[in-house]
Amino acid sequence: MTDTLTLRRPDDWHLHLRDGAMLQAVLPETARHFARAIIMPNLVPPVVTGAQAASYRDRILAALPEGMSFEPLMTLYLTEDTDPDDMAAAHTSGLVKAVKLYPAGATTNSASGVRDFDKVRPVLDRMAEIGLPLCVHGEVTDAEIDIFDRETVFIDRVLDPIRKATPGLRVVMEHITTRDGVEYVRANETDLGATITAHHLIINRNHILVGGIKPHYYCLPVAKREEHRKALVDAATSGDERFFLGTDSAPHTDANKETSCGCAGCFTATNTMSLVAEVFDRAGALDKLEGFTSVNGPRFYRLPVNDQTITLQKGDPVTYPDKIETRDGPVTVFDPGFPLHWRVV
Ligand SMILES: NC(=O)N[C@@H](CC(=O)O)C(=O)O
Ligand SMILES: [Zn+2]
Ligand SMILES: [Zn+2]
Repeated sequence: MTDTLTLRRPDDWHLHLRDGAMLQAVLPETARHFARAIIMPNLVPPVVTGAQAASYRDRILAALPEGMSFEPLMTLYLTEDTDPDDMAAAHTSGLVKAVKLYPAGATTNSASGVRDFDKVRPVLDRMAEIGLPLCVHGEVTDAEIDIFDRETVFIDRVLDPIRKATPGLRVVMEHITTRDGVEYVRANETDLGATITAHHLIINRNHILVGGIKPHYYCLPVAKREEHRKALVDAATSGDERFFLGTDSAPHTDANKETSCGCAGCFTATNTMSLVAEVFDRAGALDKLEGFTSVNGPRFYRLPVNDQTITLQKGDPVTYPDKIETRDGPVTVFDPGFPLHWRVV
């Protein structure tokens, strides 16, 4: 039985660090294990311009504790007013690694996102030309579409038409939650990848709703049926290079989660590697873990893999805090509901 695993240091290809007090509190949780992360730009106001991305990057680096190393990979928040030249310049300078598409109203802080996809056509064409990836929150927002169908409908109505109209556009479907998402990625040989979160490998919709409503399992896209969770585990553990880890660790204070209209987001930064290792171990796929956490992502983003390594050891159940404290209030750490045995040493 393997009980020690050495992996290239992992990266997180979808992370929310927020700003201010929250940034200060959550950044070490990620930097402890991860070398780099794609930093989501859904601040209020959002990170739209190259100058805003540069200043956010500076704030992140200023919040990094002494002795920790971490590279934030910055993204721009796509709006109908995004300037293609400013975007291209931010890419050429090496500052920005991706642009994030939020359909307006789809998720936390997405009000400035895109309503009319034709309006962003020149930006998308330019991205295809310069090889700048588009990260997509793939859910339609139409009131008449059931929330559990919003990802699948988005693929047919929005994503596939955009990809057909923009040859060469490199797309990451963020935090996929359905078999349909997995199948769409598998059916496309080039220019398409997907991130999968730790929590969507673990919970299905029952976790949110059975035995009382569990606000800390509520995130967007919302967890689906068990058959979809299984399809995600199958994709993540298959060794297919198009799937990689993006935690979507999305901190909200307990006060903002445990209320009559709670925010969407699971906070997993603290225990991600233990969560994911447990899932891969249960699937008999520990040999595929490094690809998922440390190799497939850099390959898609055309960045070098990390030279450093981390070591995981299997043993007695891992202990981690229930909550982390922030100056804005406590943030609950994702609880998988079962013991985790792999610790990062
Ligand atoms: N995933 C979430 O439920 N929430 C994210 C936004 C997002 O990634 O959609 C957040 O910023 O809180
Ligand atoms: Zn999202
Ligand atoms: Zn997210």
